[in-house]
Amino acid sequence: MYDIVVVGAGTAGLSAAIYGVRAGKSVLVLEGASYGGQIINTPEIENYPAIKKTSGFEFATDLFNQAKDLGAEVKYEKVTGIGLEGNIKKVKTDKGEYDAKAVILATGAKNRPLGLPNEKKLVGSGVSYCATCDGMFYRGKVVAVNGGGNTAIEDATFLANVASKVYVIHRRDEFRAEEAVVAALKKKDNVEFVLNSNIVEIKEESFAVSGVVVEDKNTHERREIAVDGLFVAIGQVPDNTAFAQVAELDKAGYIVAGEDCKTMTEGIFAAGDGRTKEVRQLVTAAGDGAVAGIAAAKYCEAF
Ligand SMILES: Cc1cc2nc3c(=O)[nH]c(=O)nc-3n(C[C@H](O)[C@H](O)[C@H](O)COP(=O)(O)OP(=O)(O)OC[C@H]3O[C@@H](n4cnc5c(N)ncnc54)[C@H](O)[C@@H]3O)c2cc1C
Repeated sequence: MYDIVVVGAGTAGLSAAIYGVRAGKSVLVLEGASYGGQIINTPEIENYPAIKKTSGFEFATDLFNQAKDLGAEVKYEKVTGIGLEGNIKKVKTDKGEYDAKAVILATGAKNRPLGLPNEKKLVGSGVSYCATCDGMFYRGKVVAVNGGGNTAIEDATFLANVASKVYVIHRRDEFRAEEAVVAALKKKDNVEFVLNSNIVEIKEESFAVSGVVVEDKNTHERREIAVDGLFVAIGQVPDNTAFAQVAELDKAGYIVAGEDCKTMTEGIFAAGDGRTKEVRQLVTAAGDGAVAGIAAAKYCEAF
């Protein structure tokens, strides 16, 4: 039996593994895709404290090697569910089953894409899902933000301080975002609202975003807006349904857990983007990893 099984080898999971092994515990990390999580394909990271500039690949690889060198075991298996036998956790995967004293769910979340054909290809070349991460690369440029919730409106406000012009493109004529958040955006004089409109095409030139084509939902008229960047903020999609028996999920599918990373089941913790939280960033994922890793190790002592 392992002391701790970590689900997910992203920033939260690998940070949790580091804290678990350094507390003297046996740690198995199970990863369903490739190590590194969401950040692996990001060309530049500039907001992780003490690292001035790095790439997502370098960041994730260093973290992965650090966890492995300290003694964490990593297996590439997708976790499909967790059963309980007394206080033993039976972690089921697509390849087998592992017993653990404690489990840390660090499953992250994926940004909801628009689903346009060239969107994925243009990530890092004009398409972004994170204004706080990539906004600074658009200083003095023209950008569009797609969405109408708090994240989209806050992103647009953030970008209005950096970019020369921000188009806010939203499929409705009103916003889901809180009034105060919308009011703050409306004070900016370099913001133009394109409402009741859907983005139907991303234009590109020399492998970079050059514009978006929007369609008015009422008139079906289409027009092209020239932009250097498109920030898609139409929500995130967590995938935690496999854990609903052992961890409460909120309406959006995030695991309900506070800053102590505890779920409704003793000995099962949730860390990183996959849990209910305000700020989803590398530094908060790593912070969660530390909290969950230490808490899981303490739980093992009392097992
Ligand atoms: C394009 C982009 C750029 C970004 N840039 C920045 C930036 O510059 N700075 C910053 O601070 N943040 C940035 N972020 C946000 C940052 O990447 C996330 O906050 C962070 O990766 C969250 O880490 P995590 O470990 O919680 O989740 P993730 O990174 O999502 O990792 C979760 C891992 O769990 C695995 N997994 C999920 N379910 C299972 C399962 N059932 N079984 C096994 N494995 C499973 C996944 O495959 C994945 O590897 C960016 C995000 C994106 C998308």
